[in-house]
Amino acid sequence: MTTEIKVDHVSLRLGDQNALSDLSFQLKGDKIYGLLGRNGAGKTSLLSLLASFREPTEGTVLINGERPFENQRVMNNVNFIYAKNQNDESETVKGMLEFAERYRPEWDAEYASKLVKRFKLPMDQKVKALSKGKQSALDVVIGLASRTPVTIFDEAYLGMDAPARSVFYEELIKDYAEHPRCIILSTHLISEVASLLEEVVIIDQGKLLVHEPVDILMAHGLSITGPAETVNRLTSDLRVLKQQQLGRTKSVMIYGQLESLRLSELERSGLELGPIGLQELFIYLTEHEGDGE
Ligand SMILES: Nc1ncnc2c1ncn2[C@@H]1O[C@H](COP(=O)(O)OP(=O)(O)OP(=O)(O)O)[C@@H](O)[C@H]1O
Repeated sequence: MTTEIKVDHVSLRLGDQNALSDLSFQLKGDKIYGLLGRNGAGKTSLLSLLASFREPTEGTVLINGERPFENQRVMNNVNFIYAKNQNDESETVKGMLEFAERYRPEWDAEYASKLVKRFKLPMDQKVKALSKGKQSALDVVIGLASRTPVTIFDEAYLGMDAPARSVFYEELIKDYAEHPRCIILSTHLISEVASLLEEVVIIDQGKLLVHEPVDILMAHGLSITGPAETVNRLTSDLRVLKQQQLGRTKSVMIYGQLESLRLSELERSGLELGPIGLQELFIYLTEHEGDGE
């Protein structure tokens, strides 16, 4: 069964903060989703609702039609991998893998051993004695080998160095192709994961900002460079995310759906058009007045 996640008018109050405010979107089908947002945007708060850790203050979260909170059936199908303090974890790597095997029905022991070798994890070492990067790698091994229908990685691979993260991305895409499931990656390393993502949800200050397939989102971003007067004349009615001027040359980043006629007009006018990377788009879309002051 493919997964359907429905977040319907969800708000979450934590202490005196509105961590999430009237958030609504649906994730339909087994895909690799990216959940993006600035620090404090509400990503972990949202994921904690999907993972049954909390209940929304208002609204409903449904995973395949069921509310996750205190629901064992849903909890068995959701694996929330997040960076946690494991300094007191006296279990060994082997023990942690055996534990995961007992509780995850889709566990693939052979795949887990292969991953343990790829990440060079010492099986008999206590988790608390592992480096931060190796602790993260162990989390990633458990997340991948569990093959849980909904697998959430919330910055779980943050402690891993660049070569280890690259092994993670490689394994994730390969294993997902062979065993499609709903994978949610919440990360600040946007450039690194951009090519893995099929759909992106961006939240900003607890509210939904964007929910689009990556190709559509990217097609909406365009950089336009040329003589300042021409750029000004032809972009005055467009949503400009960012502009820069050097002498008489101006460069603007715009966001929106442009008709092909409009695009050819821009090209005919001698302006240089180019794509905007996902990370840049994210930065401009989530920029607020006063940022960087
Ligand atoms: N236990 C808590 N009590 C009170 N407020 C909280 C609690 N946990 C989170 N918050 C607040 O809720 C908001 C959302 O936090 P959250 O951790 O979900 O953001 P995030 O997008 O995951 O951020 P980051 O990228 O920095 O990890 C923030 O304003 C945060 O201060």
